[in-house]
Amino acid sequence: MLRWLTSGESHGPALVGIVEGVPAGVEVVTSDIQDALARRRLGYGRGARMKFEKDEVRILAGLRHGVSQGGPLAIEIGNTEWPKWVDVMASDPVDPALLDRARNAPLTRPRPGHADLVGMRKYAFDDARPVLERASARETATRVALGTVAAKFLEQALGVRLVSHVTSIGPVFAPEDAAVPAPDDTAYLDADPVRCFDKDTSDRMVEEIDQCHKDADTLGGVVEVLVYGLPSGLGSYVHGDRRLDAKLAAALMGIQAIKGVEVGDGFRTAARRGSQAHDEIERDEHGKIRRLSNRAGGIEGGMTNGEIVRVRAAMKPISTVPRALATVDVATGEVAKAQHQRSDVCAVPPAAVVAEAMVALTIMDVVLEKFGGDSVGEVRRNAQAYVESIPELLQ
Ligand SMILES: Cc1cc2nc3c(=O)[nH]c(=O)nc-3n(C[C@H](O)[C@H](O)[C@H](O)COP(=O)(O)O)c2cc1C
Ligand SMILES: C=C(O[C@@H]1CC(C(=O)O)=C[C@@H](OP(=O)(O)O)[C@H]1O)C(=O)O
Repeated sequence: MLRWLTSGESHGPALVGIVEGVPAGVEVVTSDIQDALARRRLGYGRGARMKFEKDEVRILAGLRHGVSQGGPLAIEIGNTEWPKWVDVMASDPVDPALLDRARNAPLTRPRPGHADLVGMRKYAFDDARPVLERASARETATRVALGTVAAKFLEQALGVRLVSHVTSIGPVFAPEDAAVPAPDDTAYLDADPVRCFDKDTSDRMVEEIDQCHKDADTLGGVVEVLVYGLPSGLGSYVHGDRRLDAKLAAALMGIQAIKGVEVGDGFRTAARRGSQAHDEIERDEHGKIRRLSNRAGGIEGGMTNGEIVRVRAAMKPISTVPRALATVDVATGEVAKAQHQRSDVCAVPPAAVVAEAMVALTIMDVVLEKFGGDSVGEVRRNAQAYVESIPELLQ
């Protein structure tokens, strides 16, 4: 079983992630995590903070000489914004005279769409500061760090690789028949301003972000993650909470601002007739079973079916809208405009990288559930033995 937790505030000294259940023998080094975090910072439409803040990675535990040892991995990501927030976000009590008045001013004009209002009610705060500090998607840096460990494990144990891309931003959609990226296309996608695999769509997405920026507004969109090389039989149909599609949906919905998840053709399949919805089975020239299509997105009965796993997540537009939305000042009861200092116009490209990390962690969990193993070698042997044990006519 894989367990993981993140801790940390958006403007605190650091974020910390812990992952437990990683077998011994996974090769991963600090620069792998730094590279993944750099990919999460990419994307046209992100706000000022992405330009000046750096992710300072320190692996605190679980690795020795670049190899996992079987114990929990602890990864720290330092916030270089911290010096500005030392007093406002101090863990210990601070002399009020030392506090920067402006920076520490209570935030009482909750933003529609963010966690501010309900967080204040729920945790009994008269200031939205503590709510937004933890609700912020700054936390997704930790998920990407932990997801890097999962992706390394999957590649080294099973040759499984992932890729993520953006299929729509606001009203701009990649064509339904656009080419689908493979893991080797990751460098291309990292270089594209909006992580889109279709050049013409990418250009139109950039125009849409520019226009939205001019209009002092924000955008959402849809990301897709593809997992290549999975054996069939991960996850299970025997109970709802063991279904891989359910686990993937929960993992993706757990990302800030994700409001919908689609497995394979998802909602589009609901509009089709059965004859056009499923993936017919045939034998290839070597006598092996293959599918004529992959509308199911590689999952049937809550289990991988041996095809490419394909999941999408829909992100709502950023809730800190520059053309601030109507709210109420909860300190005075007066009608007000929602608090706004700075924000991303569009964070769909980084959300794709975060989704990739969440899918990697989820797939690692079901791989360990099926194959067990305390070392990478043991997982690999168990997986091979399982694949070889499948009767020829079922292969
Ligand atoms: C990568 C990423 C970056 C984000 N950047 C911002 C931002 O700059 N400003 C903002 O208001 N929301 C941003 N969000 C969205 C908020 O975190 C999100 O709307 C908030 O947590 C409430 O979402 P929820 O209703 O899904 O919980 C971002 C989300 C992600 C995934
Ligand atoms: C810092 C990150 O994202 C932040 C996520 C976020 C939010 O409300 O979710 C709001 C913004 O922070 P701030 O309000 O301080 O400008 C983003 O920059 C990051 O992704 O590393």
